[in-house]
Amino acid sequence: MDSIIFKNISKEYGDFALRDVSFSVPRGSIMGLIGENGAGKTTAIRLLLNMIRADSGTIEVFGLDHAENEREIKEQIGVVMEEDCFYESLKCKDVAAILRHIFKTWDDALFRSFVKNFGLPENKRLKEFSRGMKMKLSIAAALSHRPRLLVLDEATSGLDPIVRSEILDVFLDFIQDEEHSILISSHITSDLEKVADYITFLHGGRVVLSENKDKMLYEYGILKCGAGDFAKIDAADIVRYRKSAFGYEALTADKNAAARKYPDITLDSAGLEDVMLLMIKGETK
Ligand SMILES: Nc1ncnc2c1ncn2[C@@H]1O[C@H](COP(=O)(O)OP(=O)(O)OP(=O)(O)O)[C@@H](O)[C@H]1O
Repeated sequence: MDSIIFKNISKEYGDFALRDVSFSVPRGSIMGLIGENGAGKTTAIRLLLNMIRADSGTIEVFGLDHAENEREIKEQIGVVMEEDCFYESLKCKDVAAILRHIFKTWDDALFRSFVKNFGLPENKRLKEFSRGMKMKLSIAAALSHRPRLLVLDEATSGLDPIVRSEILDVFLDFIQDEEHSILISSHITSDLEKVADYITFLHGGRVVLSENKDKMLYEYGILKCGAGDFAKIDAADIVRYRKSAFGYEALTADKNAAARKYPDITLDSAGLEDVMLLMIKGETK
């Protein structure tokens, strides 16, 4: 069963539109949402959270229409947005005191254990917290009402590698029981390579790819060659290509077939960032 299903969602904002966006997040998995600045990731998350209304299409969360069942669904979602969401004058215990009244399932002991494990200062006010501390607090707060789904918009941006790795471990723990799921937008593709099970790639408001991450990384490859060899590659074998001062880079969606067909051309594995770059900047042959 899927935790989230976007079906043909469209939303127009004057000069920008999210068009016909469809993807789903299977239960027990982490879906990474990637795309360039302005691709529509935050818009998709706001639509999911019913902060804005779609022009057309449907969104289901836990099998329910997200707008008709908003209250019931929101009890079961933990949300972390990029912007700060708590008053600067609060301390950790004040955040708990507020959220205890909002969420029926709030778990004080769990919150305290996150505060302790994340090393958050209990006597400082939020205005004295570093960015990493604030993000950890937001994540602790989002998890302490025991949600089934965690939705994060750029939650690890601007954090150092140590803090990011601690947070990624918490995410992996969260989905361990196969009941919980995560939708996370991020520009840090290396983080998603580590933890995501699926990737949805938005470009200019459309879904370019929505795939199992391992399958994608296993199947996509980059052929690297000069003009002579590039001319010999069939257009059908190339998703997109780029020409640089060093030659051609051509993205193929079937690395193994390309290795057999073009044994003399250098073929590298493609990371998420390579796929994104070539899809956005590349041309079709
Ligand atoms: N309330 C709004 N009114 C008009 N346009 C908007 C509004 N909110 C977002 N947009 C536009 O929608 C587009 C997509 O923005 P969005 O924030 O969803 O992108 P994003 O993929 O999250 O980008 P980033 O990686 O920079 O955070 C942008 O062109 C933005 O200007």
